[in-house]
Amino acid sequence: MVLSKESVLATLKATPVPGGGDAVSRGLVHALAVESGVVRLVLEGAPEPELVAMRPLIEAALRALDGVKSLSVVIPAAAPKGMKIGGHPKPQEGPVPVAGVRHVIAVGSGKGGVGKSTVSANLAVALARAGKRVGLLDADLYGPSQPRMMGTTTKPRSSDGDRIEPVVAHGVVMMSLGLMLREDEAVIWRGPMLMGAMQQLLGQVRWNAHGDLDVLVIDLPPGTGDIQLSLCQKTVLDGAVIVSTPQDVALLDAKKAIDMFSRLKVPVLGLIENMSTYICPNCGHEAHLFGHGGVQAEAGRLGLPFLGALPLALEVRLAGDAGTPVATGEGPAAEAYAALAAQMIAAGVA
Ligand SMILES: Nc1ncnc2c1ncn2[C@@H]1O[C@H](COP(=O)(O)OP(=O)(O)OP(=O)(O)O)[C@@H](O)[C@H]1O
Repeated sequence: MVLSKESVLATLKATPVPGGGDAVSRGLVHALAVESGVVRLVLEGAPEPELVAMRPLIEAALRALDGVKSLSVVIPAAAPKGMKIGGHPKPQEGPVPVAGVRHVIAVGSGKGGVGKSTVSANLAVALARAGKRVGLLDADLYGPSQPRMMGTTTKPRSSDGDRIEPVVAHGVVMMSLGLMLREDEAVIWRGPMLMGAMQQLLGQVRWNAHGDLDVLVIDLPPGTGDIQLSLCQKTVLDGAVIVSTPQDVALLDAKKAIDMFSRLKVPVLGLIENMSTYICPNCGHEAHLFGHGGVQAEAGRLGLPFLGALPLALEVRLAGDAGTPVATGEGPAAEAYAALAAQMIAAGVA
């Protein structure tokens, strides 16, 4: 039989699943796509343990079909039972502290892709390695990348439908909207919904579930939008660190982010130069692909602390993709993060 949607559905119908019947007749198969030997589907509509139990049976039956080159059977993550994330924000007077957290640091950037999420994850891990109790909030609601960087897909739970239990990865207590969404699910929210979600992620997550936190690192989205505004106006922050590459265009945008934080009366704790020096792993030659020293010079001009330069290194990218931040290991990049963490601790903000 030629591989097609019909042949996949026929196979699924002939595959009995836990809980009785088959997945198609029970209406559990969604978003089925069959294209050039690639079969994708989403299993949804039964209790999660049942879906998890039936997935291997379904995978085995489909793999046995002629022409199947790759297969993806996704069980979507869900918000904790009885809880909806991303409603309109509740009225709140002035900025409030995050319960059970001593210091809150936002990590921002003007431009996307400069390594803000990488820096947030590694800084959190380095602070934890330095003995601090650390939380990491992925506030990049449109493009949450911390589940991948921190290597977790554990779903946050709620025992009472009100408080959300964070997850723990590499010794860091963390929370990301990405843990509650399907991997390919887009967040299509307007400003108020984003603000409501931020309020929930800060106020409803039990950040001190494993003891009070010394510091909560918040990975912001790039730019100067609703999420940043909402965070700065509603939460007591110790300050923000700005990540930039040495490139002029990134620096220009970084200055806008700095301007936003100053106008919102959030202290800028300093600037970090990411993707600084590149050392060729083969010959040891040092190159500066995005320029060098630009961020330090800019920090000097603005009268802000320069917190350090982080190397551009393949291991940083590979470690991020593998879900084990480079700061968990040894070597120059891990050392650079340890130095950054030590500096933040010495400055009394972590
Ligand atoms: N110092 C580095 N060396 C090598 N690769 C890096 C470095 N920093 C970041 N990267 C890689 O660059 C890419 C972008 O990094 P990251 O996602 O952290 O940026 P971002 O500023 O958070 O992006 P976004 O705007 O999407 O939120 C990732 O693939 C990451 O692994």
